[in-house]
Amino acid sequence: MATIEISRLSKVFKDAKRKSDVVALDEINLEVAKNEFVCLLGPSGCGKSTLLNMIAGFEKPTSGTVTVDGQLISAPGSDRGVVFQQANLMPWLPVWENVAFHLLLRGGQKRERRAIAQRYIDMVGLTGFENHYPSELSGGMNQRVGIARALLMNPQVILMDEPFGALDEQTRMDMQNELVRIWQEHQGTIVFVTHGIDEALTLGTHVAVMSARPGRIREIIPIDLSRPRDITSPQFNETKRHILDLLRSERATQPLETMDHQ
Ligand SMILES: Nc1ncnc2c1ncn2[C@@H]1O[C@H](COP(=O)(O)OP(=O)(O)OP(=O)(O)O)[C@@H](O)[C@H]1O
Repeated sequence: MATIEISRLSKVFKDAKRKSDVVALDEINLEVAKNEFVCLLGPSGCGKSTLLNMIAGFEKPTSGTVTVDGQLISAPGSDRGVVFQQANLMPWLPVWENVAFHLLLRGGQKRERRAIAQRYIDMVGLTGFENHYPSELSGGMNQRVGIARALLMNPQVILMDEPFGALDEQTRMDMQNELVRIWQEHQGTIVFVTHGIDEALTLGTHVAVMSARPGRIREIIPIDLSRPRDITSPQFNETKRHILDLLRSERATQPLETMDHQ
């Protein structure tokens, strides 16, 4: 059974102020199997974040369903860890307490929380920074804290919305390598939203290319390139060309549109 099953999922945002509706997603079908790393790629505004938010349970579908391990999703849950572009850390808490934040909410003992947090701090390469505060860390390190916090819940699925979008190029590449290492060592199912074709091709077992709004899945491309991925290889660039063609044809044929209120 697929870990994530998305069936005929549509989302229409009502815009009462402008008396128009925005069709963000239109009858999306997507299956993500256990341990797959699926990158959602598509033009700006095509509904990537909306789709991710519905898997997370932050948004409700207008029609259609999302299930994770057979359970219908209608709200956020600890089976799904979410990482955003900004780590959204608590500035008054040191690294280890940010990582262990969910355990605090559950009422765990301090010594136990500290020991569990350490495992995930080590996992994301922040050993030695346990007692630093977020303001004392770089953007990439803060994102590592956010990833450790999501991993600590041991979720079935990790949902990532452009988590490296605000980082400089070198840090982004380091973080991509780190994420692949963590995913390979610890397994897990990841859905990762990105604008970057190189990023999608560097990370994913599959790239789901979405059409311009209203968002649909245009093509799901399995990426059978060996790791670490060589972004200069002919095979990498052949797949990149194919994706570029898909995205270019989207821009040429699909104007941004809204639907008038009935
Ligand atoms: N809460 C909301 N209310 C109204 N419209 C919304 C809301 N959230 C998203 N939209 C609209 O839905 C469409 C899809 O937005 P979404 O953020 O999912 O796209 P995206 O592909 O993630 O965009 P980007 O790549 O630019 O971040 C956009 O037209 C957006 O304006």
